[in-house]
Amino acid sequence: MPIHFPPLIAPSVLSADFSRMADEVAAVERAGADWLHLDVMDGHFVPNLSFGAQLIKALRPQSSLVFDVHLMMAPVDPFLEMFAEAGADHIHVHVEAGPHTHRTLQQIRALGVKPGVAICPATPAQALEEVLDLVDVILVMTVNPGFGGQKFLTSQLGKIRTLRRMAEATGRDIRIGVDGGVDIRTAALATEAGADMLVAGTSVYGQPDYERAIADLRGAARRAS
Ligand SMILES: O=C(CO)[C@@H](O)[C@H](O)COP(=O)(O)O
Ligand SMILES: [Fe+2]
Repeated sequence: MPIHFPPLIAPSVLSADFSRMADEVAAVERAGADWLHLDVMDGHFVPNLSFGAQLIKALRPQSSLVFDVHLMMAPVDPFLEMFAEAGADHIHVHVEAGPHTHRTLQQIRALGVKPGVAICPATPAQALEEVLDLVDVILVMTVNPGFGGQKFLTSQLGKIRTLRRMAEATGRDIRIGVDGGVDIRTAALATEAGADMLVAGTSVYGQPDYERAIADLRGAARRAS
């Protein structure tokens, strides 16, 4: 399966104004976002707390964007149903969050949600080898998860390339998303390496004009040569 171009842009509401969340979601939808990225942090798997399924459930009727839910939680299995019921279209779980990623991904599919697997900077691409047949999206963390506004780790570009090759070898249509520190410069690097979905928190919600910010990210992305 070839890489999709241009990459999808998924603004992360972690950088939105939490006091006006429904308006912030509507604003990126009007501005041309493809997906909406929702970061759930448990204060255990990552050293920060964000929000849970209740917020996602409240936002669901307000938006027709694809809800791309990134669960930074361990354990995560007891909560999958809750996020599916809240309206997640995709659920990403971390390969580092427990020993049974295979079962977790099967459970997500059985709930009628698209499964994604997220991978931290310290974890090699090969850790995903045995679960690639179960996922629709791979989420490559280009920062250590837990916070928005961090610097993109260019050390992860080789992993994006390796995962693109591994994904293509399956013959399945697997998106490769990049999450953390994506801006106009790093969007180009990530896309050249094989990403076709870009999560963008600060580089959308931190800008005065969301439409311009999303168009600029899309424009900055370059096709792999
Ligand atoms: O999952 C995470 C952080 O753990 C991300 O989704 C961030 O929300 C991205 O924020 P920026 O790095 O784009 O500001
Ligand atoms: Fe995320």
